[in-house]
Amino acid sequence: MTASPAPIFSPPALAFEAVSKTYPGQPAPALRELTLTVPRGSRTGIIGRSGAGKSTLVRLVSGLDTPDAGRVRVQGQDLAALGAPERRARQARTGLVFQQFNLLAQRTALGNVTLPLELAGVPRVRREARARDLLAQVGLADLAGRYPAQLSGGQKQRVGIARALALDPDLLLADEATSALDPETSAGILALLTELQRERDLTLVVVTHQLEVVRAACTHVAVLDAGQLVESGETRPVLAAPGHPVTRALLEAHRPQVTLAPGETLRRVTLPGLDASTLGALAALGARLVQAEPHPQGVDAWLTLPASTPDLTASLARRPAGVGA
Ligand SMILES: Nc1ncnc2c1ncn2[C@@H]1O[C@H](COP(=O)(O)OP(=O)(O)OP(=O)(O)O)[C@@H](O)[C@H]1O
Repeated sequence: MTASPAPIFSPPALAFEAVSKTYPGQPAPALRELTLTVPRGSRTGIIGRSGAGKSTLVRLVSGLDTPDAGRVRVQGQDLAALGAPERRARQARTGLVFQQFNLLAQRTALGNVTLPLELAGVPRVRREARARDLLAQVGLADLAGRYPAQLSGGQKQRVGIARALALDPDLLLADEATSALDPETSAGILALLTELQRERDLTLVVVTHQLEVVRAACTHVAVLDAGQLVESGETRPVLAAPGHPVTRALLEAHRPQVTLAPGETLRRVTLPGLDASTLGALAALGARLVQAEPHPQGVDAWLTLPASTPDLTASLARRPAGVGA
C-alpha cells in the first residue's frame, strides 16, 4: 500500500478563536474571548483553578453547548458551520472520558463499550468483536462480563476509555479523568492514555486542576484563568520557568512544606524507581528524598539538594538506572 503524502498544512486539532460564553443569569462570562490552539498529535493539558472555564471549554468542543461569540474549530472544521450530519460525524470522532466514568449500571463492561457502536448502527457481531478488542487494549479482557458495581474505580475508568475509543476518535478529551482516583491508579490511567495517544496518533486533551497530571502526561500545557488563556507552550519550559502568577501558584501548591538548610534547594525529578542504586547515587550527591509519588515513568520525587549540585540529571544519567528531570 502506498502511503498518502503528508498534507503541506494541517490545522491544529483544536482552535478557539476569540470564544466568549456567559451562562444565563451569570454576571461574569465563563470564557472571555478565549483564543488557544491544541497542536495535532499532542497531549495537551488544559489547567486552571476552579471556575477558570475548563468544563465550559469541554462542553463547547463536544457540542453540548455553543459559544455566544467566536469560533470553535475541531480538526479545522468550524463547528457552527456544520450541518446536522457533519456535526454528528464530528461528535462521533471526539471521544470523551469523564471524572465520574458515566457508565450505565445495568450494562456490563462489554455492554457499555458496545453502546456507541450500537447507536452508530454497527451489527452485533462486529460491535462485540470490536468492544472485546478495545477492552483487551485497556487491560480488561477478562472482565468484559462484569457490571460497573463489580469494578474498581481504575477499572471503571478503563471501561470509560475503551468506550471513548469505540468510534475511532481523532480527538480524545479527558475531563478530570483521574481526579476521583488514588495516586497509583491515576498514574496507571495516565500511562494508558499516553500509550493510546502514541499508538493511535490521536490528539489527547487532558482537562485538569492537578498540575501533576500535566507534568506526568502532557507534551503541551495551556493555563486558563477567569475564562482566558494566561500561559501556554510545551510543558517542560512552561513548568521550569512559569511566566504567569497563576501558573506559579499552581506549581507552589504542590511543593512539599520542608525547611531548607542554608545552601539547600528543593527540586523535583522523575526517577525510574527507588532502587538501592538510585538511592545510593542520591545520597552521594547529598540529596534528601522528601516526597515520592507514582509516575507513569517511575516515581516523581521531591529532593533537597545542595545548591551547588552541578546537574542532577546528568549526574544520575551516568548511572545505569538513569533519570529524567
Ligand atoms: N451551567 C452553568 N450555569 C451557570 N453558570 C455556570 C454553569 N457552568 C459553569 N458556570 C460558571 O461558569 C464559570 C466557569 O465554570 P467552569 O465549570 O467552566 O469552570 P472549571 O474551570 O471547569 O471549574 P471546576 O474546576 O470547578 O470544574 C464559573 O463561574 C461557573 O460558576
